[in-house]
Amino acid sequence: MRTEFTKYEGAGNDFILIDNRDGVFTPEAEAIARLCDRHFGIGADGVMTLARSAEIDCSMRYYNADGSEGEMCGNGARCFALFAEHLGIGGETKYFDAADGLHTARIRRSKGPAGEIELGMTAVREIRTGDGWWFLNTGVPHYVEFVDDLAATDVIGRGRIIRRDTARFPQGTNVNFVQVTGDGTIRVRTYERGVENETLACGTGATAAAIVANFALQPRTVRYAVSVPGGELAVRFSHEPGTQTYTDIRLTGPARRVFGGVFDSENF
Ligand SMILES: N[C@H](CCC[C@H](N)C(=O)O)C(=O)O
Repeated sequence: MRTEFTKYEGAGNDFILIDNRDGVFTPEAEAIARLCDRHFGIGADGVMTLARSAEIDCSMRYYNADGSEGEMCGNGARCFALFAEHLGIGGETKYFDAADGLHTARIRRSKGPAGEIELGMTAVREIRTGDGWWFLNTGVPHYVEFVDDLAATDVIGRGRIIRRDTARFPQGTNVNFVQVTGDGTIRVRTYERGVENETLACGTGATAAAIVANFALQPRTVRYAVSVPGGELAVRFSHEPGTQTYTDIRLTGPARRVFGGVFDSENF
């Protein structure tokens, strides 16, 4: 069977998008992993499928590069919203669900293949704290640690160990290292669970990092400019000081269609 795909990237976090409104594509873990392989496949950090939904615009499912399903992907969901826009689905604001619940995404700008997308994230209600680290779920689990020199941090070496520390983090975790560069400005590098590598950007990770920067260091700051290796993201939220509750969380950043093609399922 031949399946059409479109490749998108959001701040260098890259994805294979499949329009599955006809329900023909079956996402099997092994095939996903091979499609994402950068030498033997198309190459991507993950795969997203777009399916029909009875009540809202459409439905998103996200699979990591190793074939495992992730509940949510911030950059992926921004790419997904632009993909829906390119398919002519929904209005200026898209309503869709992911495995972590309902989302809205506003197309702030869209011209040709590229756009800027503002994504609504699920609320955060709990932040765990340990010795020099914080842990929260922004759709998927995230560990956050502050460092003085992000460029010199061994993101892959340290990330790989923390990611597998199931004594502390039973479902595993994405691992973010954060350098604070000012009030409301941070730099973030992320080791991603399911990709098992550092990626150029992670939207749920940038969101987790901004929330922890507020929680631990800058209680009055609710807007963050987040610099990641693949570009610039923005995070804002509402927060009642003294609580662990963060609502109206918005992640804004670029998304872009890169190319499209067709693959043969017998090959994957
Ligand atoms: N890159 C994604 C995160 C994918 C989540 C995945 N790594 C997992 O924990 O299953 C993002 O932009 O938020």
